Amino acid sequence: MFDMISHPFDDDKLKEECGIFGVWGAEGSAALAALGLHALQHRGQEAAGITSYDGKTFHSHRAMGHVAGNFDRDEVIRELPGEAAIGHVRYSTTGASALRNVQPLFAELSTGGFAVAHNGNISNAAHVRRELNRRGSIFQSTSDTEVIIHLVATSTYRPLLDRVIDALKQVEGAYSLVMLTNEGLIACRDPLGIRPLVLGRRDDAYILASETVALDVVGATYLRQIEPGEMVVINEKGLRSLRPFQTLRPRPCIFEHVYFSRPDSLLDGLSVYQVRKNIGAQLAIESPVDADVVIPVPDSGNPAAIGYAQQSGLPFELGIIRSHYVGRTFIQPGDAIRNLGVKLKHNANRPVIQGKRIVLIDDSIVRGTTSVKIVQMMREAGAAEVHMRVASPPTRHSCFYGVDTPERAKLLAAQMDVQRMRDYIKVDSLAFLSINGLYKALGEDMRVEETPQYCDACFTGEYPTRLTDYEEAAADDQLVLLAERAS
Ligand SMILES: O=P(O)(O)OC[C@H]1O[C@H](OP(=O)(O)OP(=O)(O)O)[C@H](O)[C@@H]1O
Ligand SMILES: NC(=O)CC[C@H](N)C(=O)O
Ligand code: SF4
Ligand SMILES: [Mg+2]
Repeated sequence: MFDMISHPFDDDKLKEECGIFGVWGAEGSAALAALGLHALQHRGQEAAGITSYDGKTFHSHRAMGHVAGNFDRDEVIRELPGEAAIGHVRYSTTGASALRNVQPLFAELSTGGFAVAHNGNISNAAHVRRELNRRGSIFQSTSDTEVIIHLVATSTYRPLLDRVIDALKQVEGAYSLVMLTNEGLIACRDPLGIRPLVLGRRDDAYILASETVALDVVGATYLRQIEPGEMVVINEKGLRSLRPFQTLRPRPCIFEHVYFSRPDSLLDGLSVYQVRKNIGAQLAIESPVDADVVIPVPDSGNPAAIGYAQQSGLPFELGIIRSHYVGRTFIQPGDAIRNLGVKLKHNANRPVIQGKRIVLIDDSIVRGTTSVKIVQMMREAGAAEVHMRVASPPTRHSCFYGVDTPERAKLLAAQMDVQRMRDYIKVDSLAFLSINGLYKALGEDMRVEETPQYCDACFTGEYPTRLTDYEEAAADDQLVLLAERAS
């Protein structure tokens, strides 16, 4: 059966985003890409792919599943020769989780081979696709990313770089991209820089990656981030930086700091780990509790809990142990499996909990599945009181920029106020970090209301770009509703 073009809003799975990696000028580029992608595995666990270029021919291997298991065999790496490669780990946001949507996507264009790996989500992809279809484009996938290839293919400009720029000027939303072509490795961040992308150096090679942790793993030195709206072209002549888009005030995703990025990465020059500790400290200032012990909900709650404990002076204990053999619960499809997943994943460390008044720290509450289970587990382990402190503001809105949040109706904080959430999760008290507290933890004085420094739409509902597909779908629904009422 063919998969439908899905939209983040239609989907009840909450997935994360993607990781991208690029290398130019290194022997064994595919092996480096495999290592880099392995370090980015937390960003996408549905599928992985690598495309290499040996100066004449492009070679691709794409598969469903993890990097290890697909790219840990010599015979696979041997079939990806060349000194240049790009790679991708995927959580789908538009288009089903199926092999034909696995990236890098590749096409033979009039200019030569063109491979692209994308982190983000194009918020007018369906609109652009309809237009391209009308003009005769034949799509091979249902992924939003493919519109970029068709826009490059059908551009009226001749030079490849101009075609790419022309294509990107027609898309809206979030895109960090690495593109492998016969003219070099092209990388780019959307004008708002919603998704991250960093540049590194390893001997004579240039490396691009979603996060600095991938540079560490391949032994590269971090040079700098690719700036919002910047495009770099890397080839035998070296690295050239271009600013092809209208300059806008950057709006990087604030949730990268809260949850997505690995704590050992640097984001915009800031240590993710340190920011998460600052968040915890800020939370302790805003919402102190009279309790005996601070317990993180591992893994993502750990740094914030350390910050909370240090600020409050309460002891920090590992009261919940996380199995290393279960992936992120976000990704499990279907509520029944997801519920089981939470149980499999966490277990109470009873001696630390029994008879204690505990403060649980988690980074976020999305559906509430994790919190409900964990609190029940803490009570069963004999906790005297269970207080919960959340290291982000309530998640009330869906993301359209590369994070596959569930429809709004499934976001706990979209349905209930904090008081009702407290009763639902069955905690003695519940508090969330304030939005200004989050900005403070990032080193800002406060959120600048007229021109916010970050994208924080999942907390505030203020989306920094147009959402053409969403608006058109909503208008269609409205028409159907009106027609139904009229009939
Ligand atoms: O309210 P929910 O819908 O349950 O989602 C929120 C939970 O999901 C995430 O953790 P996850 O288990 O995905 O990954 P982690 O191990 O990296 O913390 C997040 O850190 C919360 O713990
Ligand atoms: N999460 C992402 O960044 C996904 C990239 C792209 N939108 C896809 O669905 O493949
Ligand atoms: S809506 Fe939230 S998760 Fe999505 S890009 Fe903005 S801050 Fe990040
Ligand atoms: Mg978690």
